[in-house]
Amino acid sequence: MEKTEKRGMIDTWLDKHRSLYTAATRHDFVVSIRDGSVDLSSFKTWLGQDYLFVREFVPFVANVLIRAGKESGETSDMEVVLGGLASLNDEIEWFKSEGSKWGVDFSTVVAQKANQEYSRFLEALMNSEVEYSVVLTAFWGIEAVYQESFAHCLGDGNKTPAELTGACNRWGNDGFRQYCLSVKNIAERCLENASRDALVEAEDVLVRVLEHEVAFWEMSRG
Ligand SMILES: Cc1ncc(CO)c(N)n1
Repeated sequence: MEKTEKRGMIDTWLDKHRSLYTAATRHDFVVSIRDGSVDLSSFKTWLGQDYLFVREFVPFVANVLIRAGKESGETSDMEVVLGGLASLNDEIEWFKSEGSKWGVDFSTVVAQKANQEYSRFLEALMNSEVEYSVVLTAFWGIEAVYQESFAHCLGDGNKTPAELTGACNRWGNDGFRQYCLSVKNIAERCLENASRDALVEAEDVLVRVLEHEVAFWEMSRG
């Protein structure tokens, strides 16, 4: 077997920041969904905050889409991002129906500090001075944390409550996993041609995404 299989920058960075990555993808809240001990008020808090987050995430992804059309090397890149944007459209509808199922009125939910800070971080990444490879690294991280977290809740031996499997399936399904891999491949390709400065910035941005994700899960503690 060929032993020179190329590992990309992202895998290298994940190894380097493994404990932070684990903190983001195996948070107590996620583990409690998987083992069935989840506190439903925590789930409702997360639901309301994540609905607000997704509304801020849409313009960020739209910005990635515009840049994919201009700056990506391959025409299929734009289609991958467009697929992500399309699934956000479904996601917003899903949040609304979950909101009524759980009695969470989104019109009265106020973004908490961690959520506001995450939004501000996304806004800063939309600045055209931020290199596309850096933006894509962040985009991958944001999606991958949810994919890994919720796939964990569906893994062998899970005791995830039936009423929460919808949420877990949304991000834990195999289609979403494939989509994350596609985004990762695009990011890796762009990182191969990135400057040394851009690589330093991309690693930093990935770390900050992971920190924001941990802080986001922490809000569910109430
Ligand atoms: C906080 C957060 N991160 C990522 C996603 C999507 O991947 C989401 N819906 N919310």
